[in-house]
Amino acid sequence: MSNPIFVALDTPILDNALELAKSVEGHVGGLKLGLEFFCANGHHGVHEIQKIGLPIFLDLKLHDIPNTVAKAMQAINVLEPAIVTVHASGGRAMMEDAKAAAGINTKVVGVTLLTSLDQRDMTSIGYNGSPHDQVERLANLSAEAGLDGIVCSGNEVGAAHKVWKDGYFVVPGLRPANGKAGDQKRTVTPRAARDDGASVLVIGRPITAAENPNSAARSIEATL
Ligand SMILES: O=C(O)c1cc(=O)[nH]c(=O)n1[C@@H]1O[C@H](COP(=O)(O)O)[C@@H](O)[C@H]1O
Repeated sequence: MSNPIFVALDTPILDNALELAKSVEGHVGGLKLGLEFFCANGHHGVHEIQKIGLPIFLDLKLHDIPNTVAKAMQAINVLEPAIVTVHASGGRAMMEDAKAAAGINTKVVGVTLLTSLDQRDMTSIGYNGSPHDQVERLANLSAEAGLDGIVCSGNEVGAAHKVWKDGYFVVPGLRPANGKAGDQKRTVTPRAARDDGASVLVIGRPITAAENPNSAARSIEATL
């Protein structure tokens, strides 16, 4: 099985992202570039990171009216990302149009409930039910809309897998045992997420903020 770890290169500085990516080469299966990197470096930055030769997960979390999201998707097709995120709460039509606009080799996945939110946050933004209910509801909607999979926390990935057998499951909010949670509220270990059916393990600070990112990546890899 190929390495499921995608390291989140969460920095606006291209040279830092390149250095980090090179330091963990061989111990991760892919590279995730998010909003802070893309806003600062755009297509040029993605092309530079692509030279390393690993699959690119472009985490832009698109969330707008269907026409705008579809046009944004068309504008990034030239980058041929392996994975792109949209917010599942943008609705079925938005997700259908996003998938229709994406390149044939790009997996489009719907973010269900951010891993930085817990039950209390859900209530404050008007969502009913538990994180499990929300993830299941949006997993079903993402499947109906023709997406490839979802993003959810490791707490829900097992249940989501049961309702969507051949879905593609991206799981962030991962922390090694005793790791600092930071702003993440629904965390599990990388191993637990993998055992529950995660297809991709998104790991940022436990690797990138470590004194030695290479040995952090290696020790997480060894737990899988
Ligand atoms: O779509 C994501 O990747 C994502 C969704 C989510 O619910 N939670 C979440 O943390 N992420 C991303 O996963 C990464 C987690 O980083 P760390 O908390 O540093 O491991 C960040 O790049 C987030 O943008």
